[in-house]
Amino acid sequence: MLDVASIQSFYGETQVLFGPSIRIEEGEVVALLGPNGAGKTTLIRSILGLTPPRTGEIRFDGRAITGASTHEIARAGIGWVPDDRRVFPTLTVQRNLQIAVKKTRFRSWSLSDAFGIFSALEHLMSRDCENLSGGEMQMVSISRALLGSPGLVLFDEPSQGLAPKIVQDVMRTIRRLKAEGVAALVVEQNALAALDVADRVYVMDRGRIVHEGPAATLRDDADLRRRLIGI
Ligand SMILES: Nc1ncnc2c1ncn2[C@@H]1O[C@H](COP(=O)(O)OP(=O)(O)OP(=O)(O)O)[C@@H](O)[C@H]1O
Repeated sequence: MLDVASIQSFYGETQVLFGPSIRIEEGEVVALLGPNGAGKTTLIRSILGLTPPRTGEIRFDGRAITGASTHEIARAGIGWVPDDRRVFPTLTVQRNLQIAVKKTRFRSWSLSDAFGIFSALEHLMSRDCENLSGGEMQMVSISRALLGSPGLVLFDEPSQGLAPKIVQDVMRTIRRLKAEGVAALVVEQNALAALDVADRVYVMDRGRIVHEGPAATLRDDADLRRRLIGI
């Protein structure tokens, strides 16, 4: 479904990605781990066309999207849950969700489908987003990605700033989306939570992929875990 091949990305003249390659199959959940500054967010930004790679190729759903606009990439069926959630604070939940609705070739999501995933959402519809808690805002952010009818959602630090119980809810949601056929790339500092939910994992360091394999293997091998992700 997603095939990132040897991309090199820069901020100005500073190179941040040195040829990472990753693949995500249909309906697969993939964790992307690594220390601060490894380039995980930049990899997400490169896929979304926000920081387009200078070399290498990104293919999604059978076609090259390298160099396409962020708008076209979203239309192709890639959703995004940014680390700062990026909801419009002065708009209501309902309005934030309405403006996110898109049709793609993937399964279409309606508001009532989103209520099926987040039962509390229905009661928040008339609230302004600036009055929501972190967990509620994350619910809106994930629902907004779903209403764009994605085949793949890129989650950037979805557990950041959330209470442990809410983190579990978010991880359960990612698993639920997988059951609905939506693939996910999950960038996380909370490595154990991500390894629990993921099928496969990539570990990045200094702009390169340094490990790739089943998530359960890394989760259950304490030596490997300490060596690769320091926990
Ligand atoms: N807008 C920018 N301009 C210049 N350099 C940047 C910019 N954004 C990130 N960088 C640099 O690129 C490198 C990779 O950053 P990136 O945010 O992709 O890493 P990360 O793995 O997501 O880390 P974190 O978990 O801290 O977000 C870092 O050295 C960072 O300082």
